Amino acid sequence: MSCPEKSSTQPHVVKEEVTATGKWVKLEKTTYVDPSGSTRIWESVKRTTRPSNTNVDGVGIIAILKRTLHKDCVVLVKQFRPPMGCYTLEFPAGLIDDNENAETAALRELKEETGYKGEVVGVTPVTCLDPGLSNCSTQIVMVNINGDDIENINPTQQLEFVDVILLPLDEFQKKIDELLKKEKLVVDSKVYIYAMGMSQAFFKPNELPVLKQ
Ligand SMILES: Nc1nc(=O)[nH]c2c1ncn2[C@H]1C[C@H](O)[C@@H](COP(=O)(O)OP(=O)(O)O)O1
Repeated sequence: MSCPEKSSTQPHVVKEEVTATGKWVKLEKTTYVDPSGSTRIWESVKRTTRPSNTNVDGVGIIAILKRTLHKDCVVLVKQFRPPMGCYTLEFPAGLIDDNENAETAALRELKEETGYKGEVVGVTPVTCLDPGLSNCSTQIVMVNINGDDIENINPTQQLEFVDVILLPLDEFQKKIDELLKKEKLVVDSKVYIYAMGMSQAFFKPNELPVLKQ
């Protein structure tokens, strides 16, 4: 079989022209050179809020609530999202403020949105969210919450219109599916993919022939 010759052009952006700007987002016409060497145009959405010295907009927070005599639970938020026109089920999240890093932003946002005080146990690299549409990016911060801590027994959130939902980690996907059947909700893809990963981790080992016997 013959192998088509690979192009040697390194794709790159030539220029970015802002065609519309709002308070929070802007629309840009991005001129770029594709891998075949052709110059093309792409319509891109960007946030106006990104500080100039960074390549990340916000954080998503995978927070696990750990309490004595309870199953570990994932902390989710349910809120009305205007671009979707409906309620969504998401990890707590938010924009990183000036002079914050991902860890401090995550603990602040978690406290604001859910009332819980957490402890950071891991941070992802910068990850993209919808790269065919936007340069919008996030770092996912893993947080443990000590639910036995006095500060976390009756958490008080600061956001009126955000519902906190706790779902057990060992039945995460099943519980989300039940919620989606019961309510008109759209689940964030990061949440559902995490749930599928958890199902694989919890149930796949039991499907191995050697453990089935
Ligand atoms: N795209 C947006 N349009 C708006 O009209 N307002 C927006 C946009 N993105 C953020 N915001 C506002 C809403 C909040 O008042 C602040 C902070 O949002 P934050 O809590 O950090 O992030 P989300 O949880 O994702 O809303 O910005």
